[in-house]
Amino acid sequence: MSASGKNCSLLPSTTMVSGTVNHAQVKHVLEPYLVILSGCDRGRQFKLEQQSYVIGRSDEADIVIGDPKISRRHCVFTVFKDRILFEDLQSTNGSFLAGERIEKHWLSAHDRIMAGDTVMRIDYKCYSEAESEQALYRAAYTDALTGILNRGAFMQRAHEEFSYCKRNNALLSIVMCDVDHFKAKNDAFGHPAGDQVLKELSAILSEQMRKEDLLARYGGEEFIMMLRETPGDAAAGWAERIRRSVMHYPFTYKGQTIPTTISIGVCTRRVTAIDSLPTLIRIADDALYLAKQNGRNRLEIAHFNSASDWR
Ligand SMILES: Nc1nc2c(ncn2[C@@H]2O[C@H](COP(=O)(O)OP(=O)(O)OP(=O)(O)O)[C@@H](O)[C@H]2O)c(=O)[nH]1
Repeated sequence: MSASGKNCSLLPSTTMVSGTVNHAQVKHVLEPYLVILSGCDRGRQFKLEQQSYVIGRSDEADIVIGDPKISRRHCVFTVFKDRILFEDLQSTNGSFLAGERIEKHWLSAHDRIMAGDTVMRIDYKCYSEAESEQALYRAAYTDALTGILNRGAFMQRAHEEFSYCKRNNALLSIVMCDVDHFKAKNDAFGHPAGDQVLKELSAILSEQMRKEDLLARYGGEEFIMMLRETPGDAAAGWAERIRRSVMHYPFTYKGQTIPTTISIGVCTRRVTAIDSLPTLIRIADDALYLAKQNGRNRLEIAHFNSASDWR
């Protein structure tokens, strides 16, 4: 399809985009946001500040969507002064507008693009409106202390990924980690110091993750990670690097150093028709339990009978 609708502006007529505005007006300037309306990333929104944004499910994309039916680099939104051009990047499953597959299209105000199971739209909104929506999103899907995904949001996204791996007989790794003797740290340094350790630990984990992987706070001082299409050896090597980084990281609270280590359980599995996500998580959790039993500050890997199951 050609880039139709070329002359139609996305901006409502009341929008102030140019000229001098005073401070109060700035708050009401409408700016473009990409809003995810359905799919596993439902409720997320991204302010479009650059000139173009590649959407996809890999690290190569500017905006990573967890939907397994989206290609690694699926489509691109190019932002012009008052309108936006959509282009599909020869994605495997295509992009659709009102049920029709599209290649390139100037977006109109209410156009909804469907890619995989994800429906998205460009909305113009002012900062305060976007902020209050973001606050609702954060309350529903993220952990208040660390800002990473909460357990419910993780399970929702992980189920999507798991179904994809099952259909494609693909490799999936679950890594679970837990702070060692955390109760003793709370007792020795105080609860706020313990909170600080959890915040810094989640930041260390986040930094080490690829954009397409998942990280969540699974329980009090327990974190869970899902690594896509990662062979067992690579997942174990990655987890070991994390363990060492944590061991050497100078956790401090109000000038006091809080020596911190973690134990880790890793389970990598080529997902087959008979597997379930709770089973993989249980196996990773059992490996974590073993790491605790075997002395803590260590990694245990769940092994399967056949090497082809985890390589
Ligand atoms: N500061 C802080 N502590 C928390 C939070 N959530 C859970 N905890 C504490 O984490 C501690 C976990 O203690 P345990 O389950 O006994 O485990 P542990 O002391 O880490 O011992 P091992 O896991 O066996 O090494 C409990 O004392 C909880 O109160 C939190 O958000 N902040």
